[in-house]
Amino acid sequence: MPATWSDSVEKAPAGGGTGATSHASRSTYVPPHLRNRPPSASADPALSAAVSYAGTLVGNDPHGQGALAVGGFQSVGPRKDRIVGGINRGGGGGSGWNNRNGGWDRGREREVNPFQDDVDEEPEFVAQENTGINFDAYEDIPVETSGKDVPPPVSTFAEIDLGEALNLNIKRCKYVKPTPVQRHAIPISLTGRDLMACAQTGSGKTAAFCFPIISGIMTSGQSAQRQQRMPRMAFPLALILAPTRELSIQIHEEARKFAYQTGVRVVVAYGGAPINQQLRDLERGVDILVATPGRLVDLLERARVSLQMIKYLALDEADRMLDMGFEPQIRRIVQQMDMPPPGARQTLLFSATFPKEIQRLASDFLSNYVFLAVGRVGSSTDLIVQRVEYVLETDKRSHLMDLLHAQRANGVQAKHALTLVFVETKKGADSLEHWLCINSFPATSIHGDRTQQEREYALRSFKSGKTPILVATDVAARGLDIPHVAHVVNFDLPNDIDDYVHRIGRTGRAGKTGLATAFFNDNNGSLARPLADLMQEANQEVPAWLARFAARSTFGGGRNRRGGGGGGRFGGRDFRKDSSYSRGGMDMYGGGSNMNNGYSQSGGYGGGGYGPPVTSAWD
Ligand SMILES: Nc1ncnc2c1ncn2[C@@H]1O[C@H](COP(=O)(O)OP(=O)(O)OP(=O)(O)O)[C@@H](O)[C@H]1O
Repeated sequence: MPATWSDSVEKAPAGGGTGATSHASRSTYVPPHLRNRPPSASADPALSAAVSYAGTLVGNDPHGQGALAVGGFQSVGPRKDRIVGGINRGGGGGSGWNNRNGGWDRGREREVNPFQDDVDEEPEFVAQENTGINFDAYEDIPVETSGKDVPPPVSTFAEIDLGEALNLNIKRCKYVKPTPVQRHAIPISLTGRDLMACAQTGSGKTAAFCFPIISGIMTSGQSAQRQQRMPRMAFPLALILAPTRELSIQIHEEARKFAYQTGVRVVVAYGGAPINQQLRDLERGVDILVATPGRLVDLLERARVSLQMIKYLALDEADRMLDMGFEPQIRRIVQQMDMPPPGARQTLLFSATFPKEIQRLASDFLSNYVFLAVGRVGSSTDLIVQRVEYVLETDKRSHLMDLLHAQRANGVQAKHALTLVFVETKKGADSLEHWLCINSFPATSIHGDRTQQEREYALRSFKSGKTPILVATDVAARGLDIPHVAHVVNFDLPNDIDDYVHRIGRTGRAGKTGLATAFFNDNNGSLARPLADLMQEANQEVPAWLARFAARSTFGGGRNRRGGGGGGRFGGRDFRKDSSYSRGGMDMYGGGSNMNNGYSQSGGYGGGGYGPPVTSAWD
């Protein structure tokens, strides 16, 4: 028996098997993909590149053209990543849709090992190096919980009874300790409570909702092997909804790892991909269905999925799922089909941002829920160095070119320092991608006008470092966990500050640092105030010119869901605490409020003041 969880993580078996017994020779065996690894995550070139670039900027570089190193490109023509003749030969691991088979090898009816650590070849970026995460500052992160009888947090995975098979997978993921959101959210969810959870980008929310669901299904003994009620209709026990196809694919991949050899079957269904393969996967049995709303509605209308057995409903990026674009579809799925009502199912809502009006809307889907905020609602992590530069529309391309040349000059391997460039429109994405390619910067793009196959190929090409620049619309803004993204450039700023928070959150994940550069000009006036506030809160240097813009635009319009200036900063906390909700002094949600971990010393959310800066959990 290992003495501690960390000891046992070190000793976790490389291959599959929940009941794997340790063999004498095992302790000395190093699986192929772990051989020749750099000694620690601090040696990560992406991290040092971002820091070195940021350092240059902090040193008062007026033009913001420091030296983030990404160099080493070869010149390629445009559209290098396009799929010739519609056949995707892969690139950067995996190939097309045929690979996404619910984690089962059809021919031999055996579960495919999602960790890929039982094959004798070196995959690219198979495992992320989680061991380098700095957990030391965890105790300082401000945490607020509210609601009735909130279960206490845990400090270690060992304190929670998730089941042996899941514990083994956590070890194989190299998760040594729970992140703050996991420490709080997992025990709350395990008691069956509904939860609205808000925690910063890259802080481990996926596992926070997946672990209790998988564990709950394992202990209920109701996995997919249960008898089919109707031959061609699937009856999942859990439904996880996500706003984009790529995010649902990613959640499926993560959930498959967590559920490996637990007997819990995870299936994904998303639009733009052939439905027949997805139907076949569903027919083979499904416990957890990960889906995008549009494809799910299609499956429900075809009577190929029934929601009547749903015990768990999780909405990732919940505020996005409930905003105007998705709300009708979500209401249809959750309230107008055969899903059990709140109280009869457990509902888990997660996001890094949660505007109050969306919280209000979300409460329709919840019953006696706990509100959890780890860090301030909608804040960005201070692991991300944020820079804003004033750039006229007409100068944006040359300014981007300057940044990229400066990065290249530093000569760090491109595949370890990826650059993600956000633009406003699909046309703009195509055109910038083309321009970068003809200027010898291998780039690809992801947006809604590309086919799903092209989108997935572009993402793989980017992840593998083959095309180390990805030009994207907001389709890539939320949830995507791409290792080695060192730099996010907001070539066009979004109109909404929450979108900015999610975009820059593609870097600075899981304890690593990152850099975000924004091109600001007069067209972005309405964002000046929330942007300056956000940067100040994250201990970033706010340029004097931006502060002046912010002062001028305090009462300006803009489409900021958080609302304009003054008072209740960022719509920050549990909306149930608003006087309009708990009218007449009645405690409508029947709960107390707990502020843990030094929160009360850190200035608090309310009252319009910022208080002293909050310490990041990831420092
Ligand atoms: N306990 C842990 N220890 C180490 N790494 C972890 C732990 N939990 C999660 N991670 C890693 O942290 C990274 C970020 O996790 P995840 O994608 O779930 O973040 P998130 O909070 O959902 O971010 P976003 O708001 O952008 O969706 C992932 O690579 C994940 O594997």
